Amino acid sequence: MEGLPQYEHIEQNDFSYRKHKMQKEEDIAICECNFNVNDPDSACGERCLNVLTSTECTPGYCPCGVHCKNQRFQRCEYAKTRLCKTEGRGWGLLADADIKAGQFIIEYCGEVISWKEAKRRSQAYEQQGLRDAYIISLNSFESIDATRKGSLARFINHSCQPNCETRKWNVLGEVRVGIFAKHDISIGTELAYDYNFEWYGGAKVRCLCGAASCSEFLGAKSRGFQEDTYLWEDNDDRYSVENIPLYDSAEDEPSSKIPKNENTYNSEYDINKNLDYSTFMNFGMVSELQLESPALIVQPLTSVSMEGVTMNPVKSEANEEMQLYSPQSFAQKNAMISQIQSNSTCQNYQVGQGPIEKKRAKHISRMKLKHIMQKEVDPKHVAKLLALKEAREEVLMYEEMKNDAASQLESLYNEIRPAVEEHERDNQDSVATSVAEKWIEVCCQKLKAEFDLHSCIIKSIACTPRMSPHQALPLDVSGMDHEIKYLEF
Ligand SMILES: C[S@@+](CC[C@H](N)C(=O)[O-])C[C@H]1O[C@@H](n2cnc3c(N)ncnc32)[C@H](O)[C@@H]1O
Repeated sequence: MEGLPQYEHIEQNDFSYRKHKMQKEEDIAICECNFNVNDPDSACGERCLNVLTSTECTPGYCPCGVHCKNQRFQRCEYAKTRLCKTEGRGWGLLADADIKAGQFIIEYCGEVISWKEAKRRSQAYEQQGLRDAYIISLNSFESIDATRKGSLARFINHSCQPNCETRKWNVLGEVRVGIFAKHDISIGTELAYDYNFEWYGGAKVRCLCGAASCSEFLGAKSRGFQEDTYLWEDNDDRYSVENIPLYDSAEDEPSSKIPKNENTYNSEYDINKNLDYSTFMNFGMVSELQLESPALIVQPLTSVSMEGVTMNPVKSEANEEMQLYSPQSFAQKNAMISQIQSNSTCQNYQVGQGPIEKKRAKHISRMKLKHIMQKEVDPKHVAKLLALKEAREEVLMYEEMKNDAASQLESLYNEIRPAVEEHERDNQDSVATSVAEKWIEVCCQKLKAEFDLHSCIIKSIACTPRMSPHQALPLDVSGMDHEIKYLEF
C-alpha cells in the first residue's frame, strides 16, 4: 500500500537469533477429546484439556486428527482484517468481517530476540529516528521484534479501552502471542489492545485513542513514566506537551468503568489490568546527550564558601528552582556533594557553559536529579580531601566493604550462571526459588554496602574539615580525577 513503511511480512516467528525449540515427545500434551460428527465442539473445542491450558494440540498426536480445532496458530486461522490509515496514529488494522468475542484474530509475529538484544535494538531504533515501537515482551528473557519482520498484527494500535487483548499460547513447545477479541467486533471497526506499555525513558507519546478514560500518554501508568517529567520537544503534536498529567490509580476502580456500548472501538470498557506482558518500549535510559545540562539543578546560585571550599556559581533558572525548594545551607552542601559525585558529566560544571534552553530548564526533572545523583564517586579521591585520618580511614573501609560485596555478587553469578542458562533454554520464566533467594540476598548486601559507603562519604564531607592547600595529598588532576579539580581551595 502507498506510503506503507518497508518491512518483511512473515506469518511465523523468525528464529535467526536462536534455534526453534524441538518439542520432546514426553512433553507433548495429549487431550482426551473424541471427534463426534454431530457435536462440532467435540474436536478440541472449549472443553478440550489443551484448550483449557492454552496449549495447542500437536499434529499426529491429537485423538481428533484432522478434525482438531485447536491448532489455530499453526494453521494461521486468522480473522479477516485490512490495513487503514488513522488520524495521528499512523497505520492501523480494521476488522474486515464481523468478529466474535474470544475469537483468535492474528498472531503477533516477529523476530524472537533476547531481552538484552531488544534493549539494544530499541535504543538503536530511537537513534535512527524510528518512533513507532514494535517490540513486545515474550517472557522474562525474550521479546518479539516486529520492526523489520512481522505479521499484520504489528499495525494494531493501542487503546485505553480496547476491543482486543493479547494472550500467550504454548505451540509445539514455544510460547506465541495472539491477539484475541475481547468482545464482538463489527466489520470496519479498528482493532486495538492495551499495550500495557512500560515506559523506560526517552520520548513520551501522547495517546490518541480517544477513549473516555484515556491515560493521555502511552505508558502513563508505568512507574518510569510517573517518576519522570522529561519532555520531547519538536514540532510533532504527539511529542510536544506542556503538562504531563499524573495518573491516579483510583481511576481504575471497577465502579468507574461501566460498559456502555460494547461494539465500538471507543466504548467504555474495563481496562484489562491482568495482561501479563507489556509492550516493550525502551527508548533507552536518559543518556548523557539528553541531559544537556545535568549539573544545573544542583549548582548554587551564588558563590559559596564552605569550610575552605569555594565553588564558582553558574546562574540558571534551574538554580532558582532548587533554591525555592531547599533551605540554602542544604542546597549549598548538596551542591558540593553533587559536584564531587559527578564524574563523567563533570565538564558541565565549568563556568561559562552555553545557555540552556528556557523551555528545557523549566522541565528539568526529578528523574534527571536521580540520574545525576547516581554518578559514580571515587572514594579514594574523597578520602584525599579529608583532613582527619579517622575520616579518611572510614571512607576507605566502607569502600573495601562495597568492593567485597560486589565481588561476592560476581562470583555468585558465575556459580549460578549454568542454572540461569538452563532455565532459559527450558523456557521457564523464573529460576529455582533457592537460586533466586540467594541472588536477592547478595544483591541486597551489595546495595547496603553501597549505601553505607555513600552515607559515610556524605557525612565526612559535611562534617570533616578539608585539607588546606599545603597539606593536600598529591592529586592527579588528569583523566579520572577531574571530578575534584573544580574544587578550589
Ligand atoms: C505497534 S505500532 C502500531 C502501528 C503503527 N501505527 C504504524 O503505523 O506502524 C505502535 C506505534 O503506533 C503508535 N500508536 C499506537 N497506538 C497509539 C495511540 N493510541 N496513540 C498514539 N500513537 C499510537 C505509536 O507511535 C506506537 O509506538
